[in-house]
Amino acid sequence: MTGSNIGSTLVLGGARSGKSGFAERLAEGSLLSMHYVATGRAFDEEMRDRIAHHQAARQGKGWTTHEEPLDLVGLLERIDAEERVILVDCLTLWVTNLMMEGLDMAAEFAALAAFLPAARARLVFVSNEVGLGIVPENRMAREFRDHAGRLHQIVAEKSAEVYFVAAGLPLKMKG
Ligand SMILES: Nc1nc2c(ncn2[C@@H]2O[C@H](COP(=O)(O)OP(=O)(O)OP(=O)(O)O)[C@@H](O)[C@H]2O)c(=O)[nH]1
Repeated sequence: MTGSNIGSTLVLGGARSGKSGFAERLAEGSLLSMHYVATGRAFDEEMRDRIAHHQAARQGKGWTTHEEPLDLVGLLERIDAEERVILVDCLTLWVTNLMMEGLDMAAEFAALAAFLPAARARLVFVSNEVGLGIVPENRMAREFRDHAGRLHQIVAEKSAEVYFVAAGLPLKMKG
């Protein structure tokens, strides 16, 4: 087995599955200093409202928020520290942002894979499981689904725990 950071957790689930809330509770239960990394970008009013709602829900609980749509690995390297839990919400939005900018997906995924075993913080990654439906007609959607699936395999392999959340219920798949 390759290096596996004992502190990493991957939380997969569909839209509104309760995956973010579950991941936040995992982080809050760790009693470590909590850092929230948002990869999402507010490109319309509805998304701004969602983000404001999430920010309000974290208010007063001791979270430090970082917003980084592209250089996720660079940010993780900068904020990595032993006494921290870092929640990344979410990997699929990161994949979307990388694709939109035409960046090298394989290189970005390799950089994340290289970072994980050496990380000192406890890491919790949230991501959308987007591969369960029918094959999308649109080529870009198919590429997105494939990139997300590849990234999930990489992160799951390097993580100590993996959960799948549906209807608010976590199913432990690894660890
Ligand atoms: N930019 C930014 N985005 C945030 C912040 N807080 C949360 N988000 C984004 O909000 C997204 C999650 O929002 P939702 O669409 O409501 O969640 P969901 O994934 O459909 O639902 P669940 O499965 O229940 O988590 C995450 O992917 C984050 O990137 C923040 O402070 N700043």
